[in-house]
Amino acid sequence: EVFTALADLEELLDTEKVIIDTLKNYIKAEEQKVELLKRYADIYEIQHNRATEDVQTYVSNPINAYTLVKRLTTDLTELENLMGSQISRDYLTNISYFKESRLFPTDEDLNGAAVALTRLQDTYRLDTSSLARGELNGIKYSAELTAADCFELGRQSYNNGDYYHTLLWMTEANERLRKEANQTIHQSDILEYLAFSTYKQGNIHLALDLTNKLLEIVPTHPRALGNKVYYEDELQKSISSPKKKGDDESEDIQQQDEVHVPSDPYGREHYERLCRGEIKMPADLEAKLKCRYVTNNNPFLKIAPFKVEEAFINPNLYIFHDVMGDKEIETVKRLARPKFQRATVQNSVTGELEIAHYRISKSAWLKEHEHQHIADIAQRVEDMTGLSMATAEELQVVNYGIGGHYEPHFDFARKDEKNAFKSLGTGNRIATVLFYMSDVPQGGATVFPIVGAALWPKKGSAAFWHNLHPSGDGDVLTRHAACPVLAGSKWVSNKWIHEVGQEFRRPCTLERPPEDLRA
Ligand SMILES: O=C(O)CCC(=O)C(=O)O
Ligand SMILES: [Fe+2]
Repeated sequence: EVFTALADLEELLDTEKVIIDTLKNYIKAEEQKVELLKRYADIYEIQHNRATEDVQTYVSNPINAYTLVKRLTTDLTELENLMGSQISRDYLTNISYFKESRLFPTDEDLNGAAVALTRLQDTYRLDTSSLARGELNGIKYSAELTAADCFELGRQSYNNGDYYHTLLWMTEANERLRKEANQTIHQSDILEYLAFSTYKQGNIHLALDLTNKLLEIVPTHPRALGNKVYYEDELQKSISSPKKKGDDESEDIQQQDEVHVPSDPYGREHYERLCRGEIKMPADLEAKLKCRYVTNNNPFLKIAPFKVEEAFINPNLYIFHDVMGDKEIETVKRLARPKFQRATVQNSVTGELEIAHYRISKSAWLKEHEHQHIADIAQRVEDMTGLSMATAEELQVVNYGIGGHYEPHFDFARKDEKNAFKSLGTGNRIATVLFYMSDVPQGGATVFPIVGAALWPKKGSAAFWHNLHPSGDGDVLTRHAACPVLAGSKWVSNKWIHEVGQEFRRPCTLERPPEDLRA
């Protein structure tokens, strides 16, 4: 579960430091052992050479006779003990202590991190070679990947049955390997994955070529020999009964890339374009948007009114600027860290909270009595929105790690959903206030795919919208998502405000919106 939040990755670096020290100490101990063995060998050799100069004289000397025998008895036993000593044992124990701790990554984490990287690759259309050079959208952030690193990404994709990414990363591994002075992986390993995933993607010809190349390097490779026969057979069959056009999966994939599919607002393509910032707001709408100072008739706000920006109309999305201070942000982060759990979502059938791949982040809940800052934030939300906090949920704090995201969803519970709010007696989630507690260098927008709106995180600001129509029906246009974080760490906290208690502040109406706008 380490990969879901950057906060945990920071702690992992501390663990890694201890492991590096352990490794260095172990190497030192092994070096001392080898030094000692060298000294023994030298002494043996000197004595031995002296003896062989004049064997007769040497052995006839009783002292020499004694030392020769001693060298081959007690000295040798000591030597044997030294050679066989398990210096590594203590150091290994030290390492396994860390491996057993809660905060040590597992193979599952490695898989999660690899999947996150391929998700980013797709969402932000990142080219494999640039990624391998440590670049994100032309900006170099990290060290380059070795051929072995790329190979591992390919292998993880392969294990997930994702042959498309296997091909991308194995091809990159092969490219990188050609330039490596100290090769980090065997080409035959790469070729094996490359050949098989090429076959899986429907290109038997190329799969056969790659297998032949593998057999040039390792002529007795058992799997390659078997596959070669199999591919040749398949090709033979396809010659005698040619496939219909369109059967070839690799062709399909290429076609998808070329044909421009108009965006379906519910589709993946549209969502990803919004995340990439490719969908601009219509100019006539942009012209209508205003910025205001808001006092909400609150005497305190006359002195320091809120700076509110309209970010979208229908649904009305607002951005409040500078509504959470750096000190408050630090408090919220500090209190949340030890409570972080992998974020959950409510199963709409059972009503149970569960972990889902479409929401990857860590979250924690903070109560007002935990710190004055948390109480202040709740009061501020009341002042900002004019809504009562009496039935609001606690402050939810969320940290998104590598590729962390939350796919399109509604914050309110739909009519057909089994929901926990009913038993709370607080009504549905009438409105959301989402505080951005960090800047995000790349990615991480909050997007509303149905209407094509995108809000970009800015530290200290907050987004606000109503989830329900005044009639109490859910507003389908508020469907929104947190795009995957491409660079940086994204911290948000949110306050979900409920219906009960708002009767006089946001009176409900009998008038209902058209059927297709309610949920
Ligand atoms: O993090 C974001 O940008 C949105 C989060 C969100 O929609 C949620 O937590 O319900
Ligand atoms: Fe949400």
